[in-house]
Amino acid sequence: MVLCPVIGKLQHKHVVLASASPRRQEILSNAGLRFEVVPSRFKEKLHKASFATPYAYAVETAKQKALEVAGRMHQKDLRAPDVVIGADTIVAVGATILEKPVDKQDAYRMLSRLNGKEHSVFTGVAIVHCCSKDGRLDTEVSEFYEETTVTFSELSEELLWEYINSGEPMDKAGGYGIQALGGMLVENVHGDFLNVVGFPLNHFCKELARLYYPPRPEGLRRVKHDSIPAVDTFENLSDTEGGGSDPGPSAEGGRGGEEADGDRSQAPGALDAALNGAESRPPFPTGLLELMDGFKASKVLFTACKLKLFDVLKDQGPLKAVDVARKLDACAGGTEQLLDVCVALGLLEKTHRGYSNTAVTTLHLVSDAEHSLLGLAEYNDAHVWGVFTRLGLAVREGAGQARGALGVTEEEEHLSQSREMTLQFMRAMHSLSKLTAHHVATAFDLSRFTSACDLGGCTGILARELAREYPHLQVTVFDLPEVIELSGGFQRGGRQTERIRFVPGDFFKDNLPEADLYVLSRILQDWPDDRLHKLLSRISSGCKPGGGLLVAEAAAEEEEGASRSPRLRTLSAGQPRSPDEHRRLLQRHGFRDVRVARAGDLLRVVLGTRAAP
Ligand SMILES: Cc1cn([C@@H]2O[C@H](COP(=O)(O)OP(=O)(O)OP(=O)(O)O)[C@@H](O)[C@H]2O)c(=O)[nH]c1=O
Repeated sequence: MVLCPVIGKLQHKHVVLASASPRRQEILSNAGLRFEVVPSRFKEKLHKASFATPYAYAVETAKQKALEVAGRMHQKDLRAPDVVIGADTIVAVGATILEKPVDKQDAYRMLSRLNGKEHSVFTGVAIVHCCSKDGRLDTEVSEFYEETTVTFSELSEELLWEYINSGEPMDKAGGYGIQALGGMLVENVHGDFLNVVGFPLNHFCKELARLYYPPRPEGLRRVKHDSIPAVDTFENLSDTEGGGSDPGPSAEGGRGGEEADGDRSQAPGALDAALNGAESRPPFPTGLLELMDGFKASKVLFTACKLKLFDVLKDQGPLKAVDVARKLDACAGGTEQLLDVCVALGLLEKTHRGYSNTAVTTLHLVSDAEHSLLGLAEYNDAHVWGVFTRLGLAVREGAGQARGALGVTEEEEHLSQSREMTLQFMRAMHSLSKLTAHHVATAFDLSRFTSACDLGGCTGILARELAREYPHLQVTVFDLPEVIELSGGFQRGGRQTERIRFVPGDFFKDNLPEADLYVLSRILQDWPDDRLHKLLSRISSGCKPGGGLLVAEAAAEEEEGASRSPRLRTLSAGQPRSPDEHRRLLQRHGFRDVRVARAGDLLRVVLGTRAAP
């Protein structure tokens, strides 16, 4: 019996579990999944400090494990499996990540840290859909994580050593196995138990449901009450409900169908209900109403950022509304309203002690946070907001040379040359690149290259990540003189900096610095076709045979899960390209062996090798 119908969707696919963990194998086969086991050879060696959170590390490791197996199987017989599943379980005590102990002393150190306290267990999971076409491997990665909190009892030294000497801790994250003897150490578990054991089965089924069952239009959503109602997202998943044939994985988020209308056309009282007019009542348009208010939510966020509200609360919170108003030098009533709206938007928490930042706000909306997105908020508020106010006019009248509906006006062109505007743009790019650079730098193994040139590399965030990942790589950041001049203010030193140099120039006019690998990250989409081909042909002529071109661009929406931002961006830039369009683009400019991979949630990365002319 297959309880989760979506597991049945994988029945006729070649599924590979890229894991040696016997626990994962057991959990998945108990769930009725048929799969081959090919343990991954990916070494768990990612640089932990470069991840903003422990779970980001687990997710990336899971992804690399699965991609390694997909790549190896494809290389071996030029056929990849349909789906490869990778997972990584870690134990986190605050920001410290514990993996499997290397010896007994290490196990002792780990268990002592967990003793009498609460910790989190994260499992990152990657589901890689593979496709081999003309000898090339294409992959689409969906990834997620699950957190469970576990509390250990106060344990004596003697008991810890007895447990260690049982041998159980050695192949387990954090040095314990909750499913066996280790269960005796545990006082409390909050969350999915199987997630601690090594695989979050429930979340996995929901993720498959999201991938394989795209939401149907609002009006068509109905719940079949004879399907399995135990888990919310599973409710509308029977095959007949899905409309017959296998829709295949969909990147659209899909939680639809759970509301209370029911399938009245099949229910005994259907005719009565129809006569009463209940059937003609449309479903409540919650999503649409939220969309209508979307601009207000953005403006609240921008305003709070501009007022430095999150900085004040970070340093001095929790604070009452009057105290926040005093610190911001603002009106008490207005401040309280803003604070309450921020609470409703999930940006703040409110307790009897006052208002404080939420975890995501602390990570991303505080000025000095490593992964602060304040620069992006500032740029969107100061520039993009204004551009979008004339969308109607731009659609009616066209936008000159621009590829998107919203071209740049002369006034904006002029303004964009101002120092303040350049700085604002750089701050936005800087904060966005911090989120994406690691994914771009590690989407492919670039260790064969000894020099790289990041064209339009702005403040050098990607350059720094490349230098950190590849200890033998020299990296040049090439950008306009005014950008290079201002980039100094963004540098923070660090061991890699001596391998990075900044060179001013215009990639449409000046000689490109020599390099084995050229990098274009989020550049191509901003240019109309003629400019783009000019740039690519300049790179192609500068690139020696065997050299590489790495392009990172926004992935098209249909590959994008729930994110709408690339599609919205088409209004001010151009359409995101498909993997095939990217491949053809690079081939047209003399690059061969073009490979495509996803780099995190936002970007797709393409790597081509310059063929001999
Ligand atoms: C906390 C806890 C962990 N584990 C096991 O810890 C390993 C984690 O290591 P991993 O690196 O994620 O996996 P692996 O075993 O090295 O396999 P692989 O996927 O090939 O890397 C996995 O085994 C899990 O079950 C338990 O069995 N019980 C528990 O309570």
